[in-house]
Amino acid sequence: MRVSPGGRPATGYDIVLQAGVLRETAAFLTDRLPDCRAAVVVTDGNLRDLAAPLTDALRGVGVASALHVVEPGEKSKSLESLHGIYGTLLDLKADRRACVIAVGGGVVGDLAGFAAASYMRGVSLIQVPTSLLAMVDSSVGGKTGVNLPRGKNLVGAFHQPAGVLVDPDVLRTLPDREYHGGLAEVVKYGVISDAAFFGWLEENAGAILDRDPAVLVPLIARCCELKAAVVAADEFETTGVRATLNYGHTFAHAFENLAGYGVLSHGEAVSVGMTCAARLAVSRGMIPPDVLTRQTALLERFRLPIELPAAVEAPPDAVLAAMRSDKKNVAGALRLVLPVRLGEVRVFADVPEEQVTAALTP
Ligand SMILES: NC(=O)c1ccc[n+]([C@@H]2O[C@H](COP(=O)([O-])OP(=O)(O)OC[C@H]3O[C@@H](n4cnc5c(N)ncnc54)[C@H](O)[C@@H]3O)[C@@H](O)[C@H]2O)c1
Ligand SMILES: O=C(O)C(=O)C[C@@H](O)[C@H](O)[C@H](O)COP(=O)(O)O
Ligand SMILES: [Zn+2]
Repeated sequence: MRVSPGGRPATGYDIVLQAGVLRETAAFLTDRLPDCRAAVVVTDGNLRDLAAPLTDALRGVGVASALHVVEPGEKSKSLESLHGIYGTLLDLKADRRACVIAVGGGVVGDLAGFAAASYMRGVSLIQVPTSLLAMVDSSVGGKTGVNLPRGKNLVGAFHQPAGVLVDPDVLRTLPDREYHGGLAEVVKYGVISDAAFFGWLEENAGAILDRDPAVLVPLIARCCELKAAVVAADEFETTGVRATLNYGHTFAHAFENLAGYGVLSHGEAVSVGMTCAARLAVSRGMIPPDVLTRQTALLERFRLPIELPAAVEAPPDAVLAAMRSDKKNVAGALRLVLPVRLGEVRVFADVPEEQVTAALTP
């Protein structure tokens, strides 16, 4: 599958979705980046054994390499972790032809991606996603970055990878909670752009929960196709098309920040955020209640929360304050992505803040 950001085939890249492709990473690098002589493999502590053999394989094809391991979890998406990666790149004497290879979930992908975007003003990046969320969403499309204490993803860059290698076999070891979190972004694609896919998810929910490869591979492929189409239409989120991928996220990022990074997974926060967004759309008469009911039923089937856990303190004023630092906002006014029917969302800039806070609870 090919991604052509901004509709420019010349700067496009492949998503290779194939069992075992993780072991082909070094060969992929030499094929796509023949001038590269140094590569840093970034991963987290849970994935060290999966990522480590890659450094030997790279040396085997004449590429100097180092393994850089960060602590697992959202707290690693920080400026401090970024400095660590720069240090490893410098120790390796990496020049501008170097490559950063992200082997991990969305945290590693976003962090390593931003290191690649910024080191020496930009070196190559290969994404090797290992969580479901990273396979269906974060590894594709070039959004990279880190969190600040005051908000999610507030520092970053658009930096497209040279390729994305998706090996569905590695999902065998992904913990259930993380697998379910990835399904939140999967449900998102159905609601924002593909009602038929949403229906397919409903019909195949049992097999999806069982991680049956017969459904998992087409599921990942469809999500990547849908994301690639959005990125082709609006690479830099300027026309409103790419903002559709942010459905539920204005709420979700506020929840993640208020709970403390890592308390809620991103997928869990997106699940609660999409519930608030759909509830808001119902309250404004934009969609029939049935859309909210179906979305809620599917999220619950996928073992996802539709309300914040009681332990998370998120008073309405604090949620609004956190939502005000969302990057979609213009001149201080919230811009929210809301459904207008199952399979279509639009961006709204005219939602009164009282309606937003009312949607936080059923
Ligand atoms: N750039 C984008 O477009 C984009 C899109 C969506 C989400 N994100 C970001 O992605 C992050 C969330 O990503 P995530 O849910 O993958 O979280 P994550 O990267 O923290 O991974 C979740 C956990 O699963 C473990 N793990 C990953 N793959 C594994 C495997 N195969 N086997 C065993 N354990 C494995 C990790 O070690 C980690 O503990 C958030 O920071 C979010 O903001 C970015
Ligand atoms: O790729 C995009 O565009 C997305 O919005 C995908 C989201 O799932 C993802 O969580 C993204 O990181 C959010 O971006 P942000 O611009 O709101 O930080
Ligand atoms: Zn997301």
